[in-house]
Amino acid sequence: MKENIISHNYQVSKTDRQEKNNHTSFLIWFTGLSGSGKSTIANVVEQELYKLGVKTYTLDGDNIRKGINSDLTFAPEDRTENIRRIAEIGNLMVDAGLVTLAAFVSPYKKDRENIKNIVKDVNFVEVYINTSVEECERRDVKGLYKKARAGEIKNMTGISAPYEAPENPDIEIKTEEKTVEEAVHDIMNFIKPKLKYSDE
Ligand SMILES: Nc1ncnc2c1ncn2[C@@H]1O[C@H](COP(=O)(O)OS(=O)(=O)O)[C@@H](OP(=O)(O)O)[C@H]1O
Ligand SMILES: Nc1ncnc2c1ncn2[C@@H]1O[C@H](COP(=O)(O)OP(=O)(O)O)[C@@H](O)[C@H]1O
Repeated sequence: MKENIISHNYQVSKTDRQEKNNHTSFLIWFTGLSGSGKSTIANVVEQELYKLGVKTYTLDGDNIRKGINSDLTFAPEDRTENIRRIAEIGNLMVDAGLVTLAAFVSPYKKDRENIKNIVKDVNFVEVYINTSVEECERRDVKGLYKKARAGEIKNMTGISAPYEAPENPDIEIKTEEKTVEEAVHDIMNFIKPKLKYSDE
């Protein structure tokens, strides 16, 4: 029962960890269609952060949907639970002092709003990887669009399930107009000032 869970007061705080790392910690959330470029861009952003000496970790389908969330499908209520658990994990990682990257389709606005409630607005950077479904289908990196068109996959985002685009993302990247390098440059420009730790 939740009311019987009483918090212990740990002496090493998030602030202590940030001070030791000499950078702040926050969650960079990439949302967009399958094949839009979330993983490709997140991967290079993480490399750039690594070069700066920033402690990072990336959450994506490989380490989440194959592991802790392997019980979840792509039905709307399971996607909601998928995103909720990832936000909770992201919150722990931010508390641990890491700049955490998360790359998930996360198609529902209310689920993305809930991430902000879990990690708090100030710790959350929303990056909308805006690629048209036509382009994602043309890329069809994993052959999923072909399967969805053939009726072999139900609930395919962009084809038979909705994608609710963010209205006010912190950063929007149109990958049909920008290279990966340009996208990473824009994202780094936004997050670099946020990394500065100050104990004032
Ligand atoms: N029905 C359906 N719709 C969308 N995506 C599908 C589907 N079935 C499997 N996949 C593959 O699973 C990846 C999306 O998982 P996510 O956890 O990011 O989805 S969600 O946020 O819960 O909507 C997604 O990975 P990415 O291509 O990296 O986005 C797909 O490869
Ligand atoms: N400007 C771009 N930004 C990101 N990816 C791009 C771009 N142009 C082409 N691509 C290609 O699109 C594909 C995106 O796949 P991926 O990163 O796996 O998408 P997601 O993680 O959103 O499913 C990759 O093959 C990548 O090389």
